[in-house]
Amino acid sequence: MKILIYGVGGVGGYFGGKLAKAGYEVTMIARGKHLEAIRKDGLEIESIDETFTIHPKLATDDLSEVETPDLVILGVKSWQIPQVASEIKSVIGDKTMVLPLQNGADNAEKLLEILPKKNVLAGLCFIISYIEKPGKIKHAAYEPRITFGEIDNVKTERVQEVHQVFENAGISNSIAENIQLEIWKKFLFICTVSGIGGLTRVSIDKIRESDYLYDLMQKTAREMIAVANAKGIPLSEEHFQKTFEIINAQPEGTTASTQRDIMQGKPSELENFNGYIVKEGEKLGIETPANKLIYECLKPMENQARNTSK
Ligand SMILES: NC(=O)C1=CN([C@@H]2O[C@H](COP(=O)(O)OP(=O)(O)OC[C@H]3O[C@@H](n4cnc5c(N)ncnc54)[C@H](OP(=O)(O)O)[C@@H]3O)[C@@H](O)[C@H]2O)C=CC1
Ligand SMILES: CC(C)(CO)C(=O)C(=O)O
Repeated sequence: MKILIYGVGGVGGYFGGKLAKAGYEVTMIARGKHLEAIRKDGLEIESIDETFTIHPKLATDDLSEVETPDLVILGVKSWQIPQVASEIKSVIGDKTMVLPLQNGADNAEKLLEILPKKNVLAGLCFIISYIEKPGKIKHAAYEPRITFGEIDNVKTERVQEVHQVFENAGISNSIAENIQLEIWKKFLFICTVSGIGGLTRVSIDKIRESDYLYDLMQKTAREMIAVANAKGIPLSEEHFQKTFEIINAQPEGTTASTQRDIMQGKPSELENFNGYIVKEGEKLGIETPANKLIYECLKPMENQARNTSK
């Protein structure tokens, strides 16, 4: 299977690295100093389990050099999906599968606005990883895992083939019974902790210590469930309870990747997280005051981060 990794950061670099290590033909789209380093010395992955270096078949920032892939794994941030989808149109074929692994609820929907339905899968992943320096990915914590599937949840031959490819590469993965529900279950957790984390600039254990902030997190999550339900996603009280069990179990010092982006003054996924809930709430006639508070408080910082990163 020919695999294209678009965006070789914490997520794309780790999973792409594992696939290349297993012998798959992997092409990587990267840019700048990171690309230079990968071309020169390969991509090093320092994981909690193992350290290895891979040399992709091709590392480039030029899609015109890329052969039609069987599978594209998107490792960019959520807000970059529309642009990347437009770009990859020129290299994908009838049978190419495009798998988004981003956090956020509507990554597959965004792909569907630009790419034919037959090319789009849906997915998510769990890992804590980042670019430590150009050419090096650090997998710092969490047993990495991918959950994915067809957008209509049919267990087609092609998703079973992808499942086998991930298995062969030693990537823990599963084909979801209901991929939209899985995406929203993770979104419920990540959006609930990320915005408040970015705003308070402390780790989850510190947020938990404040009754006011704990209550705000719960209100954020309840609004998300209302929006999800109005969209036909069966998030329930059980998912709410489970999410807070996970929040309560996070060890000292835990922060989410989007919170870290906000704290470092980088462009973040705020629009795709609390911003998305506010906007969907407006469309669906659902009040989302907790998400709106977080979103509006963080938005000036987000605008500033985007203006200075131009
Ligand atoms: N990291 C983690 O632990 C986890 C992240 N996620 C989610 O996964 C997604 C990816 O996050 P993460 O891997 O952390 O992000 P990173 O910022 O580490 O990686 C994204 C990479 O994509 C590159 N990129 C973006 N646009 C282009 C382009 N046009 N051409 C070439 N390269 C490009 C970026 O380059 P540049 O830096 O130059 O912009 C960067 O190297 C997010 O949705 C995140 O929420 C989910 C689970 C865990
Ligand atoms: C919660 C976690 C660490 C799990 O993958 C994550 O998705 C993130 O930090 O963005």
